[in-house]
Amino acid sequence: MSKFGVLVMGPAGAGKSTFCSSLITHLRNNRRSCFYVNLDPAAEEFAHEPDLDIKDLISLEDVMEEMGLGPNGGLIYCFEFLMENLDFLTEALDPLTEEYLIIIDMPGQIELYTHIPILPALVRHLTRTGALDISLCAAYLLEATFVVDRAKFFAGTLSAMSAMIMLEVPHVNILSKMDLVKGQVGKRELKRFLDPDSSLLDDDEMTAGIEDDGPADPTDNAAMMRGSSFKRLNKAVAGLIDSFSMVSYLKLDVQDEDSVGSILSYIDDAIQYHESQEPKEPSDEVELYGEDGFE
Ligand SMILES: Nc1nc2c(ncn2[C@@H]2O[C@H](COP(=O)(O)OP(=O)(O)OP(=O)(O)O)[C@@H](O)[C@H]2O)c(=O)[nH]1
Ligand SMILES: [Mg+2]
Repeated sequence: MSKFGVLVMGPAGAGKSTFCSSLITHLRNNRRSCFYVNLDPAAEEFAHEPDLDIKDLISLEDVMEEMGLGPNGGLIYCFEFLMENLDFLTEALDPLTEEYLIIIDMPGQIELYTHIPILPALVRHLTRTGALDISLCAAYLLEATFVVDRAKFFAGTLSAMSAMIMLEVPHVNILSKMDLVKGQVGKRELKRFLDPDSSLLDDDEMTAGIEDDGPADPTDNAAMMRGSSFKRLNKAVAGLIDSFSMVSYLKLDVQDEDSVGSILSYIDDAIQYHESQEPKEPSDEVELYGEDGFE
C-alpha cells in the first residue's frame, strides 16, 4: 500500500503553516482526506488542529528549560530526539491508506535545512521502501517580497537549491505571499523571478552603477552591502544557481483557492497521487442509468 505526502519547508515566517492550513481547507472542500503533522516543537497556534504533533513527544520549552539550551540548539535537540524515537511517526502514519495526503509542517530554522544531516535521514525514513514507503514531495517556500532585494532573493534561492540537492525527492519551490507584491512589481518583471537567472542582477537598481573600486571598509556594513565585492559575490551565487538550472517557482496566493489548487496539482503530479487511487464507486445518480448509459 502506497502513501503520499508533502514536506513543507522554508525559512522562518515564509508562510509554511498558513500554506498547510489553506491546503487542508482546499482538500476538505474537494472531499479529499489529509493527515496534518506538525514537526515544529515551538508552534502553539494552528488554524487546523494537527493530527500528530511533535509536542506530544517533546516540546521546545521543556528542552530549553531542562537542558539549558537556546531556541536553535533546543530545536536541533528536539529533532535528534525525534530521530531516536521514530516509532512516534511510524505508528501514526503506518495505518494511513493511499487516499490520504500527509502534510508535514516543518520549523523555519534555516540551519535545519543546510547545516546538519538530520533532514535527509528523516526523509529517508519516511520514503524508504519496506518502511513507511511514502511517495514524498518537498515544497520549499520563499516570500515573494524577497524579489524587491535581488541579493536576498538569490540567497533564498540558493537555500532552496541546497534543500533540493540534499533531500533527493521530487521538489516544488513556491513564492508565497504574492498578495504583498501585487501592484509593487509588474507581471512581466515577476515572471523573470519564476525562472531565475543571473541576468536579473544586471539591471538591479540596488547594485547598478557600482564601480570596482577595491575592497570596502569591512567595519562599515552599509558600505559593504553597496561594495563591488558584494556585487561580485552575488554574481557568483547567481551564476552557480544558473549552472544547475534546477530552481523555478510557482506562485502562491493563499487567499485564492485556485492558486492553492494549482500548487496541489503540481504536488499530485510529482508524487503520482492520482495514478494510484482506486476507482470510485459510481454515485447513485449514475446508477440510475443502465450499462449502455441510457435509462
Ligand atoms: N499577506 C500575507 N501574509 C501571510 C501569508 N502567508 C502567511 N502570512 C503571514 O506571515 C506570518 C507567518 O506565517 P506562518 O504561516 O506562521 O509562517 P511559517 O513559515 O509557518 O513561520 P514559522 O513556522 O515561524 O517559520 C503570519 O503573520 C501570517 O499571517 C500570505 O500569503 N499573505
Ligand atoms: Mg509555522
